[in-house]
Amino acid sequence: MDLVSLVYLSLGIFTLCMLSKALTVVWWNPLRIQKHFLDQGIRGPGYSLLFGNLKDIAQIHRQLQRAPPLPSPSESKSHHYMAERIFPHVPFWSTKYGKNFLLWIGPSPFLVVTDPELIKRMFNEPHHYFITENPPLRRVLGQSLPVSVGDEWANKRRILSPLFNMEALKDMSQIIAKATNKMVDRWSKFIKLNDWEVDVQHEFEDLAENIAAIIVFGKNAELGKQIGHLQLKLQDVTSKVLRIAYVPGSRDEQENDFLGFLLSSTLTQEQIEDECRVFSTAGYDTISMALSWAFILLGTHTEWQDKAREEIDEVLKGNQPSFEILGRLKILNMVVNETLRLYPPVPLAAREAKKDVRLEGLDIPGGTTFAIPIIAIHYDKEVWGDNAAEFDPSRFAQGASKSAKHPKAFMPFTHGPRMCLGMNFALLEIRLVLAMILQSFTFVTSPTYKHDPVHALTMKPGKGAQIIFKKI
Ligand code: HEM
Repeated sequence: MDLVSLVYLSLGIFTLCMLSKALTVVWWNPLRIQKHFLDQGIRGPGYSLLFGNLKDIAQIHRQLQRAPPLPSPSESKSHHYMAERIFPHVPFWSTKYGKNFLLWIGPSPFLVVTDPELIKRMFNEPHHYFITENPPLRRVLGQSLPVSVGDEWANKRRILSPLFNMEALKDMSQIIAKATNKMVDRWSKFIKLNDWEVDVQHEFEDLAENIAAIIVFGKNAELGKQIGHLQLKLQDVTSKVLRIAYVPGSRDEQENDFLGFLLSSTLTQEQIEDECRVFSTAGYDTISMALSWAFILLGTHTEWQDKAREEIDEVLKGNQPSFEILGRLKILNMVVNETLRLYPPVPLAAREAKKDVRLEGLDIPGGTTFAIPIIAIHYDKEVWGDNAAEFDPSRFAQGASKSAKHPKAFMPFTHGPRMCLGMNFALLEIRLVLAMILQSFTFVTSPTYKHDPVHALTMKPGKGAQIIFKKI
């Protein structure tokens, strides 16, 4: 055989190998996995070559865009449309294929799970699961805790956990109260004579951002705040704050902010930058959205606003709420839980099976991603009863674990070793700000408010959260 023929033959073999590899990925593997799940009773919309179910999902979303605008919470007692609004393909396919079903994002299998028992088991098995690779999230969050895996995650989680211990939370409550007081004073000036309408979404974004910047960057809060404003230049700005931190003499010996804590840990400069970014940006967005939804709901269901205020007045007697006393505000806590149930700021969690695992009688092939649509679980009538879609804080009267038929069905922060690290801080800030505003003002949701929840990393009111306030 001459050289040219040999080259052609090698090229032919190479092309055949590549083609068979590609066919395995986009055709043979998906069909094999689909059958594997079908044999175990897990059905789904069926794999289509290359695209999986992406086209079906796009079509379901397009249909949603043609749907009439949502009724405002004051027009309809029920929020039943929420899960359909945020992830329309989930209720569409779960009605057809059952609580857990298989769908395909391109050639990658996604097991959509809404069975709380299966989810509980999965959340408690950190060694078998790791957080899903999420390139857009990684760009924002770098190598930080939420996107770390394995031993690296365990090490960082251990280092970072003391940031939110009891003593730290007490200190933070003072920072939150001081910033909220400033906002209440400013509002009081506007509300002196007349009712005052304001988009609380922007107000709470500002407030939560200020608080996060002070807690993370201490004296350098103003510079730290730029991180939120200059999303695209995140890297540069965070580095700038940190460069200042590393200049000898630029910080007092024992500054009591996150940055001081992180600088004294074993984390590298790059890791510290990433964690600062999570705490100063990702954290405050979730809190401000939870606060916005709480005001929209309490401004509509004013009977619960009155109940919460009565309790606050009885317990606090006009004094400023403290970290210790928040635990005694039972109705306020019920209202916050019910808000996080109906409008979870993070409506979706995910895990990926590192290797083949057996879970609740199911054999799961390694590489399968679990999509956990928190919002769909929070609206499941089988778990929450027939009034699942209604705002009824009394379901939390005996605590979160007794609020539904399954003790772990309430999962705005998820459960298990990988649950939200900032949960106690977030609940502290939401409760404190709500209590302080309820002490000073009454409010109703404005007729100008348009109910349009959207999902953009967090779940937010798409057209603002207009609330009308009156001074008490
Ligand atoms: C209402 C507010 C918040 C909600 C609803 C929320 C929700 C969540 C959820 C659902 C997760 C994913 C958990 C999982 O994959 O199992 C998470 C992770 C995380 N959250 Fe939050 N979060 C909130 C506020 C915050 C705040 C204020 C901070 C920081 C100051 C924070 C820091 C984190 C971190 C570091 C993780 C990753 C934990 C890990 O992977 O070990 N969160 N959060």
